[in-house]
Amino acid sequence: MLDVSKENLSKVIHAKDKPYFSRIDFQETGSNESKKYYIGKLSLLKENNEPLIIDWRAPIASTYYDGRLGEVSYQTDTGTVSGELSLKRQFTIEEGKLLDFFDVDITTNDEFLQSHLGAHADNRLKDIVSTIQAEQNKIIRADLEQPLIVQGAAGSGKTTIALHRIAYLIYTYEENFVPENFMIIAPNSLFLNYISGVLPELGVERVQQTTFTKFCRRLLGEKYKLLSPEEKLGFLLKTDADEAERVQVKRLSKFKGSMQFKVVIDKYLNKIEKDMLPNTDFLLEEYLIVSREEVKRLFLVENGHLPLHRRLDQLKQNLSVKLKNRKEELHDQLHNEYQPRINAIRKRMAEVKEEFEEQSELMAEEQSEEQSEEGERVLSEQLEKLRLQLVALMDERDGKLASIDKTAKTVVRKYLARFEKKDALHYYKQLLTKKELLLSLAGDYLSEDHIHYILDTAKGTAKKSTFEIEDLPALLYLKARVEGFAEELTINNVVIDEAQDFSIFQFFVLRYILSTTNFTILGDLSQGIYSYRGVDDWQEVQDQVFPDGCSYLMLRQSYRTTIEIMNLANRVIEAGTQGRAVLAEPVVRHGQKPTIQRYDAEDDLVNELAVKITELKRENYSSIALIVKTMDECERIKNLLTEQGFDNITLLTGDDESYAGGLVLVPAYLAKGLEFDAVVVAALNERFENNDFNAKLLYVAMTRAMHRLDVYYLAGTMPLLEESGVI
Ligand SMILES: Nc1ncnc2c1ncn2[C@@H]1O[C@H](COP(=O)(O)OP(=O)(O)OP(=O)(O)O)[C@@H](O)[C@H]1O
Repeated sequence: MLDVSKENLSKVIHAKDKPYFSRIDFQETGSNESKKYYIGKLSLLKENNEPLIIDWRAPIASTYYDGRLGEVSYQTDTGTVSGELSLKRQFTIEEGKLLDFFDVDITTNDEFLQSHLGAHADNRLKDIVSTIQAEQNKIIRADLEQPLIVQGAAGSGKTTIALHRIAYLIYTYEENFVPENFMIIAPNSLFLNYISGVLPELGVERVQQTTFTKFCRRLLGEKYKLLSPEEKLGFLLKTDADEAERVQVKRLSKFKGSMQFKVVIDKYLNKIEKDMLPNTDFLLEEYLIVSREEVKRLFLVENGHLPLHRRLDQLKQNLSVKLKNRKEELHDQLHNEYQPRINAIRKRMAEVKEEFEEQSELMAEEQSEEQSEEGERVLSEQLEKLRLQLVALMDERDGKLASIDKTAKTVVRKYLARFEKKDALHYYKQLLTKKELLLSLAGDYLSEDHIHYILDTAKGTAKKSTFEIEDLPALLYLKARVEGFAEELTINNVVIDEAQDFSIFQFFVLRYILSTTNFTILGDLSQGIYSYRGVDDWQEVQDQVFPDGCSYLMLRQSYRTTIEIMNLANRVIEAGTQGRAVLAEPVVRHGQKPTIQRYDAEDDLVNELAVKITELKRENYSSIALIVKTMDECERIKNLLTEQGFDNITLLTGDDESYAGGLVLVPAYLAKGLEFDAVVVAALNERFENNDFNAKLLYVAMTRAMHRLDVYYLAGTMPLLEESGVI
């Protein structure tokens, strides 16, 4: 209790500077009194237990986010409550001082939202409890009966909402979930750091936050190396990469993330389990304990739900129990077999003695001493012979019993040793390196050409236990089905951000190993720069991963960027995807028009770039990003700018845990999910071709900007903008 009180006290102290952000006046239908409710980040009761401040996650607070003034309703545990909302007032409070307030009228609450969006970005995402919009509120409070997929435009608040949803679920279902059971999966450590402040700010600690590769490392152990996914992306993005190879790489990446590959692994597992079975009965010496048919049934059917290695443990128990019972039977059987013969000898001994005694009595007087001595000698000889027979018989029996006991001690172990027990990694390596095996299992889905490509590349990778991210779903699935995991997985609620980069098999395997459908999946197909491995269509995820039902919601409104920037980005994605992309609708916030500058000489471009950066710094933007296509290009520009006197540019690589704001240089694929006050996109060497892939990449880069966007390119590097008519 003391701990809980301490935690509560520290939360209250933290909230003191800004205890609430809005007030609603609500009169429940049937009541004649309108009540005032102050809404804040945490609830506070008066001494008489009347609420002083209610938590933003409380059921009634939903009317603040959802409802216009007038007739409204909200859901509680026990049903729907309706009533009249007569006031929605928003407060700006800083450090305990009321700075301003707005009353939200019937039409809009944009003014308050505007003042929040206009603020400058630091290097961390923030909470938005006071300005959550109705369409976002719907996602945050979506019920848990079905998994939820959210397709949301760039800047629509997906990441922010994901975090608010976790806070909401923990508050609302506190009896079902503890924070430790939640897991957020995000693309990289930099991103995790970027979002790490929001949950504590919302009063939630201890939620697991990881990336898919880290989660795999935790479950699969250290026995493999992983190639950086950026290396492959880098190859695919390279202007001068071999086109035939590019096609192969894409085709195989897609295949490894598909449910077809899962079917291949299932077939493989069937083969593995059948091959594991020995072709012999389980015997104890010459006695049958369990027939091979029964062993097969135990292994494949009765324990079929367990991972193979656990089935062996279970089979060991099954066989041991059967062995113990059979051993007892055999003991009884041998006793029963020998006992009549033993009894017969014993009886014969007694008879011999009796006969001798009778005769001795009859002839007692007639016999001489010599004769009677002779009689006794014959008797003891006879008895000794019988005793020896008896001992031999008992020894024979005991020998057999001892031999059975001795053999029984090792027979289970020896039998189980006939099952070939290999780990998941071994099996996966075999699959990628053995031609016959791969052909027999995947021949229906892959051409011989593709199979040869896999075998060729596996020589330098899989054979040496080096894999790529596309291999992880299969490895995880094999591990789950072959070995099982060392730790018990207690995660029962999963939030996946930037989910457009996930493959179907990846979603499937998470669902499979965690045995839950409590998934909130958020992504934007227009930002699918890893689309060679990621999903193309959310419907596939609904159909193949959650066939029992899945909710799907869309967010079109974008809050990050100005209208001017969003319009330009929309034209890029529209042109590159031939109009297939769902366009973002910016909230009404104007800013400076983005510029696009073309240069014929590299020197001129770099000089102007330097001027632009200096200007942005002077305008006091706290976060400025220079975004380019590849890591090579980053390094090149860094050198050129260093020559211009910029020696404090931070180059972001995938491994960064954090960055301190200021000026950063980053390849577009790593900037995904982040945001900056000002973005400068530059292209010196790497061309943005006029295709879907490049359009997505440029779209990601452009939509990172909150207030300013400028594009600098060298003649010839922007077919995407020039050929598609964007400029
Ligand atoms: N209701 C809101 N009120 C105030 N700010 C908001 C609101 N919704 C989103 N934002 C702001 O919009 C920006 C974008 O949000 P976020 O990064 O969560 O979007 P996203 O959909 O994940 O973007 P992307 O897919 O481009 O990475 C953030 O600065 C966030 O604070």
